[in-house]
Amino acid sequence: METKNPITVTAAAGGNFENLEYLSGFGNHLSSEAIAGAIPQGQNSPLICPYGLYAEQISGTAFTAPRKHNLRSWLYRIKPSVTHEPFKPRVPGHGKLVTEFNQSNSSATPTQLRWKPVEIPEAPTDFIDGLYTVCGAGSSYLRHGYAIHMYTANKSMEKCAFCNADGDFLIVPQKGRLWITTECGKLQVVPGEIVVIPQGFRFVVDLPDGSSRGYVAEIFGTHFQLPDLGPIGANGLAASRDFLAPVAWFEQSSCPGYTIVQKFGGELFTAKQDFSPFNVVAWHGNYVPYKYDLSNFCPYNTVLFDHSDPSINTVLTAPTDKPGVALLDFVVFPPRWVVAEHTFRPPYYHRNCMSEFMGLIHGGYEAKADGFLPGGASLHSCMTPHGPDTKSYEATIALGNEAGPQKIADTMAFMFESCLIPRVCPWALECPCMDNDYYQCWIGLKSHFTCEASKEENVELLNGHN
Ligand SMILES: O=C(O)Cc1cc(O)ccc1O
Ligand SMILES: [Fe+2]
Repeated sequence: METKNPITVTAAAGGNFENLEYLSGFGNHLSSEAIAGAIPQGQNSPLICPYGLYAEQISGTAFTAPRKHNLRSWLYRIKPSVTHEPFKPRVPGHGKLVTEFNQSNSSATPTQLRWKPVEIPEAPTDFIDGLYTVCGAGSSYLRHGYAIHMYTANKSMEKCAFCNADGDFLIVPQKGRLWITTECGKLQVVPGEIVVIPQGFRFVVDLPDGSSRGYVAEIFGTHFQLPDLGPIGANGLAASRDFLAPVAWFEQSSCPGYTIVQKFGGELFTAKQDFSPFNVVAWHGNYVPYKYDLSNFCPYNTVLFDHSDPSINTVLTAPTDKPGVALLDFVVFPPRWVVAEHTFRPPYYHRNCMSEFMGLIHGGYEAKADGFLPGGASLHSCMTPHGPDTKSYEATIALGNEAGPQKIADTMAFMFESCLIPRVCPWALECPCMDNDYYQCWIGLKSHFTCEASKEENVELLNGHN
């Protein structure tokens, strides 16, 4: 084929992860060229693209989705993604990934669950093999639901790329950096940052630090958006400009036997091709991977009395069709000042129609003096009671009503909160890291009931009930 400005490039600048550049802005229509002039002007799909590239669209929403929700990008690549041998089931399979939760693969439990951090394996394990589903609800096939996974891994993916056809991954590394190569370019993600890889993008995870652990929320049938700020105003919480997308990066190497590992309905399939999938010379659009540094989160909270509901700390939300009801909220509990007067400052005791999965990136969590460790997790499902452990409760009461401003430092906990009730996978329930004594942390809560002023009235009242 005749090309305009033919050029031979083996690798564009930025082949490593030092000094990466990013494009800023959540949901923006972005564009990036590793070679100037590689994006066609005036149209998306000319008969012949600049440099003889193929134009390929990736759609994250139905073509017909309303404009304000519509997500798609155009990738200009050396060879189109379709240039591969047929998909085959991966052998050996994976076995610990679930995207359709039912009685055959997961259990219902209203019990408060907590896990200690899972050890990093000794056997060589990459990001794909290190991933396992803890719990979830709904179905990737029906495009409604979510899965919560965790990973423990120690080695970079080799000569293979991962592609998740089921949903978007929101990855929260807890230990070890992630060097992620995507079709849109490279992202370095360190613990304390998060990264979203939308459904369908091919990506490779390198682990420069070896030992790595983290959490993944996968959502089916929708995408993350920034929460509305309502009366907070035009600023606060996560700022659009702090979401960073990669700049175009490509390699033009011949790679015989390169494998695409496609997750489809929770099962893994492989397809061979003889080139790197990271052959996108330029791209434009609003459907892109992005990262966010949680230390940029600008928390709001009570400044006089009472404890604010955790929704005040929403970083990203994946909506359902019901206004205000999330398929999955990603909420953080960052370092902050607490100043409330005559108030029980830690999270209140509660039961929630939403289900709450929590993780801890570093430090401690204000409601759990003991036992909730960085890299660990907890699950309090729909209407399962929970709240501060005995030690946290007693320490709070000991501070008294006159407690001054306190800074909660060295902490970064988070919550995945969903309106769908998760079923829990068997390996998570049987895991040696399961904290079987979790319930004990509340058993010591004593009755402090005193009723001197109205003792007689109350005795009468109680007698009346007998
Ligand atoms: O259960 C938890 O620890 C999460 C949580 C935090 C908070 O500040 C208020 C409510 C809530 O569910
Ligand atoms: Fe809670």
